[in-house]
Amino acid sequence: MEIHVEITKAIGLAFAVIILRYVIQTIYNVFYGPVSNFPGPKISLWSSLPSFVKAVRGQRWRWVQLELSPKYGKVWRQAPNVLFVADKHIAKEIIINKRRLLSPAFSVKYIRSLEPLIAKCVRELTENISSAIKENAPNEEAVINIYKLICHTTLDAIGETAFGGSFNMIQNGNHPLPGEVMRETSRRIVTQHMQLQDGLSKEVQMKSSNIRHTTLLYMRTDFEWAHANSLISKLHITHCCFHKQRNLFPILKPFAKSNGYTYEFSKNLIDKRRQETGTKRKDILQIILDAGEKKELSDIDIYEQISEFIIAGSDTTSFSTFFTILMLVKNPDKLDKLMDELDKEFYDLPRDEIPDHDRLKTLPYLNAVINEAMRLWPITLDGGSGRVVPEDTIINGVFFPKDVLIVVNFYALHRSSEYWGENVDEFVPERWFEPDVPRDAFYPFSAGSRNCIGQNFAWLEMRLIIVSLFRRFRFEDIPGQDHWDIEQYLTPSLAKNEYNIRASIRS
Ligand code: HEM
Repeated sequence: MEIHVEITKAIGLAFAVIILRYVIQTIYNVFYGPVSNFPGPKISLWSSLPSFVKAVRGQRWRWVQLELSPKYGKVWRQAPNVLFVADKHIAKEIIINKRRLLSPAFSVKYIRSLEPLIAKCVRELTENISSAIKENAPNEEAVINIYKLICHTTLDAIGETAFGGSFNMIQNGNHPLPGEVMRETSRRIVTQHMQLQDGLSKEVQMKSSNIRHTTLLYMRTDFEWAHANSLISKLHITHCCFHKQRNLFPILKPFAKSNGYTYEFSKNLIDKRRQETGTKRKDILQIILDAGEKKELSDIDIYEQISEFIIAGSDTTSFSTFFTILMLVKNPDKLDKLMDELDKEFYDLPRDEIPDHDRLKTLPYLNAVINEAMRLWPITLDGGSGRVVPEDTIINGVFFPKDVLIVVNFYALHRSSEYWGENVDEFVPERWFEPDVPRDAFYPFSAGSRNCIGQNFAWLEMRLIIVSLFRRFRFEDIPGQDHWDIEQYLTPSLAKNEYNIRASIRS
């Protein structure tokens, strides 16, 4: 009995100490915290809970971009150790400062060899729309969910190039793998935020702000634990705190569940490819396997790389492609200009044929259209990942205390009227022909050592999709749909997974 009393007292004391420490830390943060001198919501002085809660719901971007950023300006406090900046001089200094194992797989030269694989997926997309129109006869048009079709095409393209074969999303409408991988993204965001903003330790914060994959060990279980050390050193994964944390916060257990499907799928794929004899398929999977042999990557390293492509390479490309199409159908005068350019360039090519990417790269209006869509709708709607300043630093007259996480707010930079002029919120591809277009306030793929390694791949895919669609079909917007209903976990997506447009064959 007495032992019980003693244990209860000890637990009570431990709780009291934790609460006291929290209160003291909070009071310190409010008055003397490193970011207390910056503007921002009051609660951000002592808690990152609002940011965390909104991130878990996929709505952080809305809160950041539509409420806080317009209110607090170019540099503001988002959490006790997080600053958001939308100043082009600071942005440059922060993000442009090791290329990874896979960089060669994404060189322009190599990406060109993937063109036939991606073109195959684009052809399936156009055939699918064409069939929908035919099935709707005698009407000469059909209403299609363009958003979903584009998402399926980009997933199929990742399947073709990184997973040894298309997921056949366009044909069948589903495949278990992308769904499983996507489900993990919401688990990742939970842990990422805990790590970055609730400050487990300085070491974790410092490392996690400079790398991705921080949540790997948390997301999955014993298998990874066994491989933890090799992963930490090879892929720069922070450390294993999430195993401990999962016990501390049992409420987060549902987020940690993983049925192992994605790993099993990839493992079989890798084994099968390794056993193949003769000429191997030329794709990203093979490049990773070859690189793995040279650098002694384990199967789980390889698995992690290819599944990253589903997350990093499909929703991102589909979001940007969808918004390019949407901006065009909502601005028919710009669409006409693009059609003109395409018709002149490809007057001798049948409309159902996909042009060579080399020719698409040189089309000025096409490229301006895509840039302009990515300016208005960057995929890092909620700011993306940040960088920690290791020392007290002054940039463009602003003092940044050391160890604070600085997030470059690309959305706010891209929509700053100071840099882009009064028509900043309008879709104006022509601005890309102005000599003073502020390219230093434009970072659709981020910049510096942590920028997007897939940007050549993405450009190729976006150009092929957009050109093939607009050469073959006439699209019309169906007003009354809300394209602002966006969720962002790691990457953004339309919450309803739907945006319909009217499609007919061009005469
Ligand atoms: C239009 C499409 C795309 C856009 C706008 C885009 C944008 C970005 C951005 C902004 C980042 C940096 C994220 C951050 O700092 O938080 C990034 C990273 C990354 N992207 Fe993309 N991306 C696109 C397509 C792709 C594709 C198609 C792939 C692969 C096939 C890919 C692979 C990656 C990878 C692996 C990283 C992490 C790089 C690293 O950590 O070193 N991306 N992307």
